[in-house]
Amino acid sequence: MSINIPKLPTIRDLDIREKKVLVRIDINSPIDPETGEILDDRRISVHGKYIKEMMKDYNPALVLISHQGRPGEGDFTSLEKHAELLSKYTGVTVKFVDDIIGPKAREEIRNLKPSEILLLENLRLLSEEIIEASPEKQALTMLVKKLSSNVDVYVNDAFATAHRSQPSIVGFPLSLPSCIGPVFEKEIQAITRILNSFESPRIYVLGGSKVRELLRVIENLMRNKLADRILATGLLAHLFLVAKGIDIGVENMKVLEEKGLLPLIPRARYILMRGAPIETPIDFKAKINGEVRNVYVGEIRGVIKDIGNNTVKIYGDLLKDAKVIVMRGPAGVIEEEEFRTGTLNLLESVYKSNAFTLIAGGHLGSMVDENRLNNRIHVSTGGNALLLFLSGEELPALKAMELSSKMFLGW
Ligand SMILES: Nc1ncnc2c1ncn2[C@@H]1O[C@H](COP(=O)(O)OP(=O)(O)OP(=O)(O)O)[C@@H](O)[C@H]1O
Ligand SMILES: O=C(O)[C@H](O)COP(=O)(O)O
Repeated sequence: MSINIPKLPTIRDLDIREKKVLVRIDINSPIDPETGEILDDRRISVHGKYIKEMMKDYNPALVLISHQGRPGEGDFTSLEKHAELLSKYTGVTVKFVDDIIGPKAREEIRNLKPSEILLLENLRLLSEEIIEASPEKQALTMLVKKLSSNVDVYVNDAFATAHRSQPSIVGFPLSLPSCIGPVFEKEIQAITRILNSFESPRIYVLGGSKVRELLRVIENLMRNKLADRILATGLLAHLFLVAKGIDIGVENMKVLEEKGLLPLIPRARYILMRGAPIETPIDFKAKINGEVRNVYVGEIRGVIKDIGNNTVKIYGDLLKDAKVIVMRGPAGVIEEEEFRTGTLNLLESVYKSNAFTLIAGGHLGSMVDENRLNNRIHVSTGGNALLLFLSGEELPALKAMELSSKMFLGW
C-alpha cells in the first residue's frame, strides 16, 4: 500500500528573492543543565548548511525563529549560543536579539537588509507558543500578528516540530504566503520514498526507549503492509521477548516496570498474534560482577544493556539484502561506551548496504559517522514528529501549509 502525502509549496513556488523572510527552524538541542553548553549541534549544522544555500540562491533578509527546551526544564535556555553556531555553519554573522515581539525585535527586523540574518530569542518564552490550538486561533495570537506585519513571507523549516499545533508552526501559514523550507522538504522526500517503496525487503530496526510510540509505528506498518521485517533492539526487544513468553530475568522486568512499560505487554502480544514480522535478539550484553558478558536468551543474567555478538551478526546479514532500511533509536545504552558496540555495528551494516536508509532519533543520530554518509542515507532531524508521521498521523504543520496554499497560492 502507498501513503498519500499532500503536495506542499516549497521555496521554488514562492518569490523569496531579496524579500524579508520569516523562517521557523528547529535548533532545539540537548543542553548540559549544569553549564548550559550545547551537547550536540547536529540540528544547528543541518539548518546552517541549508540557510547558507538559501542566502546564496535568493539573497533574502532572514528572520529566524526557534524554540529551545520547555519552560521549567533544564534545557530551557536562551538562543544566544545557537546564533554563534549558526554563524559558524552559515559563514554569515547571525545577529541575535534577546526579544521576540517587543519593540527591540521589531526594530531589528525593520532594519534588516538582504544578505543579513537575525535570530530572535527562544519562542517558548512567550506563553502563547506553548498552547496548542487550531491554525485559525493561532493566526490571531500576538506572535503571529506582530511578526507578520514586519515580514513578507513565512517558511516552515521546522520538520522536527511539525507535530505541534503551536502559533509559530500553524498560525503564520494563515497570515502570510507560506511554504516549507529545504530541511522540511528533504525529510518529506525521504519519508515518501520509504513509505511508498515497493522494493523489498524493507527492514525496520527499532530500538531506544520510546516503546509506546514504537508500538504505534509498528501498528501502522502492519496496517499498511510497509515492513517485511522489524528487528527489535533497545527496550522494545525486552518487551517483545516478554510478549513471546521468554524469561528475561527479574532485573530486566524491573527495568520495564520502572519505565512504566509492563502494561504494554498485552498490546505487544496482540501485535505478535496478528503476524507482525518482529525478530528479537538471541543474545545480549550485560554487566555481571563488574564485567561485560555476552548472555543468551534462555539463560539471561544481569541487566541487559546492548544486543549481543550473534544478534549483531544475524541482524547485519539481514540488512545486507535490504532495499529499504529505517533505523530508529539505539540498540543499547550508548551513554556507556562499552554498550555502544551493537549500535555501531548495525550502523556499519547500513554504511555497507545498498539500501535507501532513513536514520532517525537524536541518540542514534549522534552515533552516525558523518564521513560514511552518502546520498542513499538520510539522517532525519525529526524525533517525535517523524514517529507520529510513520504512525500514520496527520501532522498539524502539513495541514496548515495545505490551508495556506489554498488561501495564498490558489492551489
Ligand atoms: N537495553 C536498554 N536498556 C535501557 N535503556 C536503553 C536500552 N537500549 C537503549 N536504551 C536507551 O534509549 C535511549 C534513547 O532512546 P530514544 O527512544 O530517546 O532514542 P532517540 O534516538 O534519542 O530518539 P529521539 O530523538 O526521538 O529522542 C538512550 O538513553 C538509551 O540509553
Ligand atoms: O526535539 C523535538 O522533538 C522537537 O524540537 C519538539 O520539541 P517538543 O517535544 O518540546 O515540542
